[in-house]
Amino acid sequence: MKFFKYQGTGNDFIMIDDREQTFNLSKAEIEMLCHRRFGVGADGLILIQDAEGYDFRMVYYNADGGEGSMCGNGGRCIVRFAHDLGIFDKETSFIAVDGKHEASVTPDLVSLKMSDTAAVSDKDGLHFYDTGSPHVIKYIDNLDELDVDGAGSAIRNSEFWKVNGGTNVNFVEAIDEQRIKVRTYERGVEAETFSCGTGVTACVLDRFVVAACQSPIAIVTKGGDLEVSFHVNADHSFTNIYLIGPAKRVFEGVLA
Ligand SMILES: N[C@H](CCC[C@H](N)C(=O)O)C(=O)O
Repeated sequence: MKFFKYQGTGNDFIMIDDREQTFNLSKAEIEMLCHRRFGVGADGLILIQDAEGYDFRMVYYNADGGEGSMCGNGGRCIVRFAHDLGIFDKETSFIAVDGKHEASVTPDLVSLKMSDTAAVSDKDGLHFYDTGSPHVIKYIDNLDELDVDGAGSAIRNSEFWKVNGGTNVNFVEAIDEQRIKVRTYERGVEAETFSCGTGVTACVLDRFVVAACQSPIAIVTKGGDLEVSFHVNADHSFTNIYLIGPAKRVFEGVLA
């Protein structure tokens, strides 16, 4: 089976053209392929499939082989993949687990419209957003020095989240009014990744909530820079959310 490897700000994915719907790997096999010693190595595996009424469908598996909720960076990567396959020219619309997405590309960037997001809620003492995937936010001084795997897994595996489906955990440090630094512990990878698209989106929305910061806001991640723009509604929900950043093909190969 042929595969491609894509990355968006260091969040990396095995990408498979499944428009013929022949993909039939088990959860354990997907986990092995994503393993950085036994497989290709990736934070997730993504299938592109045909979908009636859309340019394509995105099917996303986390590195543990389980089907995940929405992945923002994976969404940007599959848009680049669809463009590389010649499925669209400048603008596209596709369907993912959290509904319809629109996107556009330039040679360097992919702009992805994210799902509308409800107003902030409080979950176990932390600000929570569902931006397509569940995210909590914690502000940290000296973010570079934080043990993200330790601090993230403590929250992710807490009594509260054990019985509430789990969450991704974002650690945020404000650089100034319009810029933040973010590190994310990802559910399903069960470790820090270099960047998380739905995660940085949640962090940007929270900057509006806690500090009235205005759209757009730039994000520095371990894997590079992203930008999120948004609109706030009277009921404090968010619409017209766009995640913008690079997404690139790294290599292609054939699975043994
Ligand atoms: N890396 C992804 C998030 C994946 C969410 C996944 N870890 C889950 O909660 O199922 C992103 O760029 O948005």
